[in-house]
Amino acid sequence: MKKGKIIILSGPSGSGKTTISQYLLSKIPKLKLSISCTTRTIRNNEKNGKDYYFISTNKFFSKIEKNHFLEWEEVYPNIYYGTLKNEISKIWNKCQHVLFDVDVKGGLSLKKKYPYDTLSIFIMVNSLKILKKRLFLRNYENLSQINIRLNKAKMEWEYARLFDIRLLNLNLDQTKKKVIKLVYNFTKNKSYCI
Ligand SMILES: Nc1ncnc2c1ncn2[C@@H]1O[C@H](COP(=O)(O)OP(=O)(O)OP(=O)(O)O)[C@@H](O)[C@H]1O
Ligand SMILES: Nc1nc2c(ncn2[C@@H]2O[C@H](COP(=O)(O)O)[C@@H](O)[C@H]2O)c(=O)[nH]1
Repeated sequence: MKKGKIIILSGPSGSGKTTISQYLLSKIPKLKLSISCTTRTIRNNEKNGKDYYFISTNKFFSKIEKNHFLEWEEVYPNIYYGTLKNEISKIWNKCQHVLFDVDVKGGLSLKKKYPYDTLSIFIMVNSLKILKKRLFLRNYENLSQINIRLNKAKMEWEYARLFDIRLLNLNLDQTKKKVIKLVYNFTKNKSYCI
């Protein structure tokens, strides 16, 4: 199989992974998002097959049984997310690089599976207060769902040191400059496609 590189973005909910992913995808044409499966309900601004493959819990479990996932997690209670094996092969076969936007456990298990040619980036902020404010302003979740995400963030911070890079996302323009430099330098090597 042809092989591009792998960029993993992980970090607490609200840290800015999706915002940063979209920016990177718009700037680096050879970088493609690995579209995950999820059982959560679709949001108004999302498109099935572009942001996620939105599937039922039954279908998700049947994919687990058929061994279709590289990794999967119950990221929030009764809400499942999984990386499809054929996403990565589809992208690599076109000689492109794969971008993963996955939770912290998923990010670490992907890095373990693909230790070489993989850059894992932990997107962080320096207080729960900032995360809370961002999640409120984003207005996708209710208070109890936001609290679940904030509680999980406390645990996720413990894993930040296991990532190749920790990127503090406070000023978005500065973050964009840093992240594009990192990813561009990591993917620019011409011999990536073997
Ligand atoms: N540096 C920043 N300063 C202020 N707001 C930001 C910054 N980065 C992202 N945001 C905003 O914070 C909110 C959360 O960002 P985003 O949805 O990208 O987070 P996420 O890490 O992908 O969350 P989730 O894991 O829940 O999908 C969004 O409304 C986004 O516009
Ligand atoms: N382990 C995995 N985590 C994933 C995958 N796809 C997305 N995610 C993460 O789930 C949360 C939820 O995000 P939201 O879209 O519901 O706000 C976030 O941390 C994503 O990074 C996956 O395939 N595997």
